[in-house]
Amino acid sequence: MAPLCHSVGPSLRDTTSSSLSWFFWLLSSHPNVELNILKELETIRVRYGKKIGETYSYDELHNMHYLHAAISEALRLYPPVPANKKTCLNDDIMPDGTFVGKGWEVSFNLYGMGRMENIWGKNCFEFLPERWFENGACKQESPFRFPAFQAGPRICLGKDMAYKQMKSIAASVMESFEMEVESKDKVPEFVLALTLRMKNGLPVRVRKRCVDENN
Ligand code: HEM
Repeated sequence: MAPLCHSVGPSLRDTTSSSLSWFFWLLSSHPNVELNILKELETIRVRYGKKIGETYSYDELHNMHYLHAAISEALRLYPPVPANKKTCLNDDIMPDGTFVGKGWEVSFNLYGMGRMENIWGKNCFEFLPERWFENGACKQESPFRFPAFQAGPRICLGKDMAYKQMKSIAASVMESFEMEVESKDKVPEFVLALTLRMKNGLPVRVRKRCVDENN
């Protein structure tokens, strides 16, 4: 079912890979965020007695709150599905009182919503994973404010799996390698498609990370 839905709409491979490209590009100019993620990974390894390179379990991934917040923040600024539209089945009234007639199309711009001051505050353009924190954990944002996975009855069924996949890949890559992004100060060009992909991908130089083998 998942590949079917995402092949009619955005493809599965494109959504998760595009999210990770933007995530790694954002990290390249935010070394403090990278450091916080590495510290969190070290804490998890110590807590669960894991070595670098071992696969993280579901629970271990679940407890990576800062990494979850950093990925959510990348999805807010660069949603893999940047715009979407729906057709109204019957006459209806939107929550703000706006009438929509049967057969009308309603489109919404997720890219714009992720950068609106009245939703995200004055620092809406900043990459700030901390905005997702509440009482020391990454909060569940309303999907109507953060619709990267859509909202309502047709919300993405693979949301949880997508987070687990992205966290698992990001954690394994980050703890083993240092990534040097070639043009970290320039916003990569987009490809205008169903998914928000970078034109020509993200060129990086990869170096093995020097770590204390006991961690
Ligand atoms: C970052 C990764 C992903 C993003 C941003 C994403 C986003 C979305 C969006 C926006 C929709 C609604 C499309 C529409 O009807 O207009 C959707 C639907 C769906 N997604 Fe994802 N998706 C992701 C990954 C995944 C994964 C990994 C799976 C499965 C393993 C999955 C399974 C599905 C399914 C089954 C639907 C259809 C739900 C329905 O119509 O009832 N998605 N996704």
